Amino acid sequence: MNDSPTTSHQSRWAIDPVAAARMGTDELRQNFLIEKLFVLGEARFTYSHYDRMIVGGLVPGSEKLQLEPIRPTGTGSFLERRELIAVNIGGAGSIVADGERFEVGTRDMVYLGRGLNDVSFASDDGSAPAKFYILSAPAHASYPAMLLKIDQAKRLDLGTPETCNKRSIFQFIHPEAKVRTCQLVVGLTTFAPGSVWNTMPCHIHDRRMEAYLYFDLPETARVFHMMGEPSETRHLVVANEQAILSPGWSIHSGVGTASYAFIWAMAGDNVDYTDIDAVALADLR
Ligand SMILES: O=C[C@H](O)[C@@H](O)CC(=O)C(=O)O
Ligand SMILES: [Zn+2]
Repeated sequence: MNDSPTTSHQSRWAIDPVAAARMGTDELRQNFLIEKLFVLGEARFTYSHYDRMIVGGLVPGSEKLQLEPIRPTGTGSFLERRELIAVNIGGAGSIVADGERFEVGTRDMVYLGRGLNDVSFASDDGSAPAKFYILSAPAHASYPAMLLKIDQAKRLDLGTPETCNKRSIFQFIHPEAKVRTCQLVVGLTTFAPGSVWNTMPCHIHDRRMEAYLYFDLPETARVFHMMGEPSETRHLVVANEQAILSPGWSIHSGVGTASYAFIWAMAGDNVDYTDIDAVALADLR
């Protein structure tokens, strides 16, 4: 649905695990996969009813793009009652929020707190546009806007080459970080050469939903993303720059046919990254 000439949204309802288990491929994809986020000159949002997380893509061309409200929030401005994190997966760009300017390089992110009103996104070079991946959740407090560079993130090295899951998790929001958020916990995961499995062994966390954006994957390659309750798994075949929605009851793990990176983001009842329920491989069905 169009909210303005450059802004549009779609809604995704919350699905329970019994209904999801009965779905075929197309229905699973319609509910849990977001196929097209990044379109030049457009802001495209998906309003999810899991924790009311909004997932979107915003690609400014030669002209800047304004952050405009979408119908499902019922508010006069996008951030009236929400917070937002924008991660740049494209060329260099900038964000101006109520007069404060942030230069946003590739893989940098910007936190924007509740109540900011006039927010615009721009690309330094319209022929190598910035691609802002947007995550937004309802917020109960207003925290300061901040630029978060990848080298300021907390790095967690996990996995081994033998199990093809050697990877680095960059946590942008963590207890010692300067940035404060109400609900959002966001980070980026990259792989050692030859490693292709993310989040395996896997986990669930019913108090927080999660969204993944797979990117830096060759156009012909795919990620097989695992979802479903641990006792009832399904998969989604995901292409470059597509996102998935993971309900609290679902595992979220993937294996690539080539190398890739991904951005993970959570919203829900707490911001404790370590509050997860590990799933034993022997319990997966
Ligand atoms: O709850 C945390 C998230 O699922 C991700 O941080 C997992 C991840 O990046 C990985 O293991 O590769
Ligand atoms: Zn998780």
